[in-house]
Amino acid sequence: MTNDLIQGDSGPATAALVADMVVDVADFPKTGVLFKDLTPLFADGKAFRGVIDAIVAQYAGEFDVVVGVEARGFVLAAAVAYAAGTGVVAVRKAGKLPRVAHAATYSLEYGTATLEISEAAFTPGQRVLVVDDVLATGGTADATLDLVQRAGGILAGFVVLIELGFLGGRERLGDRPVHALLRI
Ligand SMILES: O=P(O)(O)OC[C@H]1O[C@H](OP(=O)(O)OP(=O)(O)O)[C@H](O)[C@@H]1O
Ligand SMILES: Nc1ncnc2[nH]cnc12
Repeated sequence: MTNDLIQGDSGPATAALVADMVVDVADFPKTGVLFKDLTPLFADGKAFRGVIDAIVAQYAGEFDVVVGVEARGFVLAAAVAYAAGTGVVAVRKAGKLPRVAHAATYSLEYGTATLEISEAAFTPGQRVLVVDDVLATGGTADATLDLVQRAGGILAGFVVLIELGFLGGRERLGDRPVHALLRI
């Protein structure tokens, strides 16, 4: 694929890095879903460092804590937080956190779920960068950004490796900022 056909908010080289490492899996986890499998990118040291460095560079100095969305978002959020020297907060699927402050039920491309955030998530005034692997319908992101706001966090940005633009996630998030390394 030539670089000028690959678009993303961190430039064509970063978009190409993601595009080269993602594997499409048909009919997973349900018939009709084209699943974007990013585990090969996670498993490749150079590519993984490349996407983490691109995220940190984009938001340098603009966040105090990173939120990761269970489960794939955890992999990215922890690495971004470590590279930036911040802490990391886990937004978890229902029933996993011992001290739940807020919960949000939502639908995603292939199901429904409930996400929860802890009482201990943020200190007052903290600027929060939310990280996930894929933005599809935006149900997960909408619920997560809502939880961040309800827990008192100030949204610094929402970043994903891949945005599936044809599913309308960005529109669903309204004026909340979305940064996608690769847009499909
Ligand atoms: O935009 P949406 O339609 O809401 O879909 C995007 C979400 O779907 C996936 O998570 P999933 O719930 O499959 O969890 P996992 O990371 O545990 O596999 C992905 O990691 C995003 O969080
Ligand atoms: N098509 C897809 N591929 C990977 N993760 C997803 N989450 C929601 N839709 C997805």
